[in-house]
Amino acid sequence: MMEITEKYIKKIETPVALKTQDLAVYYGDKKAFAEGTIEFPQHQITALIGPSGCGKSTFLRSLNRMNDGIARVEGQILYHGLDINNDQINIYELRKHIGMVFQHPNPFYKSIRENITYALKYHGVKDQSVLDQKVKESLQAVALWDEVKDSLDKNGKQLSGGQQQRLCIARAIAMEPDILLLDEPTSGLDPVSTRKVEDTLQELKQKYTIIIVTHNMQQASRSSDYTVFFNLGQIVEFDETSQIFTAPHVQMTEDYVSGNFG
Ligand SMILES: Nc1ncnc2c1ncn2[C@@H]1O[C@H](COP(=O)(O)OP(=O)(O)OP(=O)(O)O)[C@@H](O)[C@H]1O
Repeated sequence: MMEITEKYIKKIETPVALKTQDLAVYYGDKKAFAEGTIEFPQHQITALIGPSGCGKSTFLRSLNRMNDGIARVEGQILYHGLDINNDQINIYELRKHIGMVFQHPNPFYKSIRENITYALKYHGVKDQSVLDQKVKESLQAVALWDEVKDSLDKNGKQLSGGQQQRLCIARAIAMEPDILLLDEPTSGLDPVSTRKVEDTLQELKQKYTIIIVTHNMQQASRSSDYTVFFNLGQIVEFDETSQIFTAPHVQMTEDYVSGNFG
């Protein structure tokens, strides 16, 4: 792996929701991500950007142990001071705190209502009025309630792509995670649905810390507070989004965000 010599990692002043310390990820012998030390600010949206194959998804998936059994993850992932990259951690519990939404909407082949209640029931919530309230709150939080409130028994797969993705976000937040990880959540959506998901994220950051992988530079610049630029499996720069897109410290970042890369 080529060493990148010029890097800039801003030290943040705000409370930290999650920190990685010397995180490295290997697929077999191949190092896909190296020595990432970074602090994610609480109740902010952080965008992960960089060229294809630079390790964004690998890094993101490590944060809630989605790489278990696929890759070897070294280093620490500190969540409230606890290293969650550790065999003793119950990953099902962990994922209640750090939820994930994937690139392609993947609602369960179940009703809209059951998409929201499935994990809650699994974790022991039985009271129907509590479940009903959760369905309503979660769908309201992603601005989907008004569109589906009269068809909660319809199969989630019958919704439009944009609605399905908002249902998946609602499903993730029904568990009230602290942190929401999103891997290119709008890449398959039209501009109107994309905007709705982005608006949803702006609302959600009041309560959640959001980390989002995106290829869409406009999306990163208009919806995130902080941006991490990755290249060649390393973190090159981390700063406030406004800084990254107007006056980054590292030339490689400047070249990438201005489209003069490669
Ligand atoms: N399951 C896997 N097994 C082996 N190698 C993998 C696996 N997943 C990813 N890689 C490799 O790790 C490197 C980083 O991939 P990753 O998907 O994290 O990049 P990315 O920045 O998210 O790319 P993209 O923007 O195209 O989604 C690439 O070289 C990729 O081929």
